[in-house]
Amino acid sequence: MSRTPVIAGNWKMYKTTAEAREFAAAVKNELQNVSGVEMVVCAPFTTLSVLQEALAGSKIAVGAQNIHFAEEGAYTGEVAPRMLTDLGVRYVIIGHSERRAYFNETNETVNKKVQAALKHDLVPIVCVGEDLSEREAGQTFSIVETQTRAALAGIEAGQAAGLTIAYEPIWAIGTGKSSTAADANEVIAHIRKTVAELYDGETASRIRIQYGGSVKPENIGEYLAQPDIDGALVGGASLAPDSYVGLIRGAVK
Ligand SMILES: O=C(CO)COP(=O)(O)O
Repeated sequence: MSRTPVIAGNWKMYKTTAEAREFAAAVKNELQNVSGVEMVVCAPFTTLSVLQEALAGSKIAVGAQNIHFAEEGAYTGEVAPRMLTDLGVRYVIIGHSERRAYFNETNETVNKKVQAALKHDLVPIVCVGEDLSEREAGQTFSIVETQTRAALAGIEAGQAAGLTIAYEPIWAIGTGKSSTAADANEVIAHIRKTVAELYDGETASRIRIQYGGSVKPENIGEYLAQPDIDGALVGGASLAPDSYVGLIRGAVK
């Protein structure tokens, strides 16, 4: 089965509303005729509505970088799924390693967030990946497998098939040290095998699994040439309009 690649920018904690508007104006026309790839920008909460408006009529979808799992409630500082769908947001990153490391996200909260996102028809981009010491200890496969199984607990096959997993080795994030395309493919194939064990071959062949970690316009083609890599989750290189356009062009080559 052929899977349409998803290229998602993760802006992290960058850009004001004016900067987001500028970005949208710069990329919108450039990418109007692109086909064969899904384009996403995951932006800070404060810029989502501006981006949604500025990208209207384009093929670029807007995503958030986190959600709370409750419907609503006394959770100061948090944002509920319904508040995102209200804006027309389609995607949401869940369990990014920075959230696991700095904001106490666990495999359990990641699972609750995935369930909440799916309930509201948001497409989760679920992040998994090992740190350097785990890699050196030969635990990469077991870490990503545990994270994948936990994230998907209680999710039905039909819903699992529609979500996106991002394999992001922590040692490759923002370091300039990217995993080789062959290594990333091997880990991603293992994640796909885990999905096949949890569900069936059909679900495993439909689910999209991205690579993330120091992806740039110059190297994105190598990753997408691999059989199991279905796109990229990109931090730094998704911020400048030229670079974002370069990532998309590199992906459709
Ligand atoms: O964390 C990442 C995307 O979610 C990767 O960041 P960089 O592309 O800046 O390495």
